[in-house]
Amino acid sequence: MPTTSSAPGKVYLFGEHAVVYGEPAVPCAIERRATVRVEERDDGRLRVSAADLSLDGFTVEYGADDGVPNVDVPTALVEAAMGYVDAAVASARDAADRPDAGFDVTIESDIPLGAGLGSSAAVVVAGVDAAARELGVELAPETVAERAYEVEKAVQSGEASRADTFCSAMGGAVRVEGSDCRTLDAPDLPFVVGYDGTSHDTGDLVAGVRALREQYDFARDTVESIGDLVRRGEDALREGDVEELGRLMDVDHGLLAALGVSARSLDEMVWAARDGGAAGAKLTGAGGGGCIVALDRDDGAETALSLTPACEEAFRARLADEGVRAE
Ligand SMILES: Nc1ncnc2c1ncn2[C@@H]1O[C@H](COP(=O)(O)OP(=O)(O)OP(=O)(O)O)[C@@H](O)[C@H]1O
Ligand SMILES: C[C@@](O)(CCO)CC(=O)[O-]
Ligand SMILES: [Mg+2]
Repeated sequence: MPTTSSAPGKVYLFGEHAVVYGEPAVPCAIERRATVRVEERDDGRLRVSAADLSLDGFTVEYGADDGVPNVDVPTALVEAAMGYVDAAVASARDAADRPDAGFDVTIESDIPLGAGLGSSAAVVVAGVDAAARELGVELAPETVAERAYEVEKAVQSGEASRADTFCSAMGGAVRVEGSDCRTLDAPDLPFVVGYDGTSHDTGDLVAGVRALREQYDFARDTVESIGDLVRRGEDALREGDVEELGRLMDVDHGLLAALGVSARSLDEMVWAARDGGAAGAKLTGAGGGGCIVALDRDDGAETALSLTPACEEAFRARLADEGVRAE
């Protein structure tokens, strides 16, 4: 019998990148989910079928004996796409003490890939949960979050925060500062997302910020300033002060741009959203291309984004109360 789990993507109200260096961040889960179906197979092989919005659906099959993917798409693309899934499956085997378990894995996701909405975290969280349950082990969402964090850290060359994975596992708005992870009471904020249709590699962007931080004191200061801004933002969130949240999002976008992780398309979408009346707008996630998030109370920003050439798709994103769940 196959086992299926799903987990949500996220937008960052604020704090991405700085959270990697121990500053606080507040990501919010959104109602776009990745669904992973897992069925144990008795030959020890791993077969992955991934249907995705920006990669054509593909299937990869390989076993411990050869390790060679058998597919028709370029190897680099497959390797990039498979890293997170492979490591998620390995984590579930470890949780169940079944190092040789083989699986058929099928992934369906309505989270654009590599676009700042946490597709990697959602796939890993749902994958660890489903594969562990398929092997008879129920993991608490906090445990799934911690295992998924270890996976993201390994795949992103040793650099990741717990923010994306904790948010995806727990749902709702969360606050992450180092290993201190909490869920927050938050109103359903009027998020609108603008997506430029491109993708990024989170590991590369994180490495770029690290290099800048090592070279320039101003980059260290910028990371600390993002932390200060997040602490101010927490007060505004508690008070439901959308105007103040928006102002702080605008500043956060400027600080992220100073760290080199914005892009022309992201800046254009941010300005379109502001011109359309958003309370504030910023890139979300790793940056470099992908998505922006704005606070839009009256649909003006969504309309402005949909009329902006840099924006391929604009959509509302409701807060997802539920994190990882069995389907
Ligand atoms: N539907 C999917 N099927 C298979 N793998 C996926 C899928 N969605 C995401 N992934 C994995 O996640 C990777 C993208 O992760 P990455 O961290 O670069 O971007 P993101 O998580 O979407 O954005 P961010 O980390 O900025 O929020 C893909 O290369 C792939 O390995
Ligand atoms: C850029 C980053 O802060 C968020 C990516 O969604 C990386 C991380 O926290 O692991
Ligand atoms: Mg990611």
